[in-house]
Amino acid sequence: MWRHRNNIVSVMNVLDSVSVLDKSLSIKFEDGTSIAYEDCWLRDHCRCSCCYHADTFQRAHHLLDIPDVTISSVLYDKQTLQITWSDNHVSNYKAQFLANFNYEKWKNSKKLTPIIWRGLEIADRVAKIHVNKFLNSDEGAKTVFKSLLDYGVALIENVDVSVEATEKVCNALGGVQHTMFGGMWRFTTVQDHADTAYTNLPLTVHNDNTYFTEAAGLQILHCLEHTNGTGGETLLVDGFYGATLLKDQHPDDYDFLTKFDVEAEYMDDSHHYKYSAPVIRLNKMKEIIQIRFNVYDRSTMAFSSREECKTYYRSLRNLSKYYENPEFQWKFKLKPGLVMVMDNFRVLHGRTGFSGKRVLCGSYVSRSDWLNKARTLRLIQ
Ligand SMILES: C[N+](C)(C)CCCC[C@H](N)C(=O)O
Ligand SMILES: O=C(O)CCC(=O)C(=O)O
Repeated sequence: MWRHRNNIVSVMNVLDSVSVLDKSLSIKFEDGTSIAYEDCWLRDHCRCSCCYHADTFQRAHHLLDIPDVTISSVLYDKQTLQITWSDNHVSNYKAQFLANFNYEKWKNSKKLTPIIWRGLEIADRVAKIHVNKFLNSDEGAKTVFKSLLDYGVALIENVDVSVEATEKVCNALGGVQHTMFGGMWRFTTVQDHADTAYTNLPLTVHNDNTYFTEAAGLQILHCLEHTNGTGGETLLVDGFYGATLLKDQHPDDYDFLTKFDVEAEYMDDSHHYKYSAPVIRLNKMKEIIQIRFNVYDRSTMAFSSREECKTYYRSLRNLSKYYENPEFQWKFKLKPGLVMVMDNFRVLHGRTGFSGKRVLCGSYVSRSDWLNKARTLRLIQ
């Protein structure tokens, strides 16, 4: 038993009893939970210096080297368990370690819990934080990454109006991800790449990189200048919200978009990226984990039947109607000094058409890299 500062008593994961069973062992903890462990799992998780490189958190043995042994005897107290194996090897385990492997607790510890949002309501909920607090304090970093985990959007203010200052923010978010567009981009209406982003045309809301095997995790945009013109407003919509509405109101279309591989591509004179994947990606618990929606970058596809072709168009159009609904979109103007960060696996972004000189900079950050940051801040496991 141990006490928090505010005197709340918490029960540490404390061993109550241990039973050796056939090729397994069962532990009952004082909080009432019981967990069964297979012998091979226990031996595979021996943390002695022969079995485990503590300095690299890596096992020392191959899977094929886990011996086919049985438990000869056990010794335990409230905090530790010692196993002597039939080959006389001795393994020690801490209760706190073993208690993590109750399956439901372990499975739920991985869950992300996005908060669905609709249109302008998000404006008052996303993090808006001074760049110095974001860069120089754990509290500031946690605020930004929690906003990204909850809503898929965060705003960082008072950033010097330069590519260099924006790059510092991108690196603090996980690191600049390089693609055929480069690392840190600075783009205007000069057609540096074969993409309408490099024009003044309106761009309906979309996810980037549907043609990559893995889309960028974050997209970061900083408007450095917009002079002698109008328009160029940013549009954001919660891709999870639209998908949820489609599931409720057009379940067959939802089902189709979670299974059918939509092909997308990017082409220019020296690149041809192509990838096929469902627009709505689910995990094994049937939870939405990614939206890959981009009306512009779709490849020309053949279909197995007229029915499949008609379903493709009907389901994409029905999903798009949610994303195009102004009530579900957050529309705002990016101004110099304000850096917008969004989760490209979830939030669709776009812009209204514009006139004048408009200069944006920013970068992508891979999902692995930004979730790594969130994990080291202990916001996720
Ligand atoms: C690199 N920068 C963000 C400026 C433009 C990227 C264009 C992305 C492409 N239309 C897509 O949706 O993937
Ligand atoms: O110009 C903008 O505001 C956004 C451009 C865009 O959608 C993109 O670069 O993916």
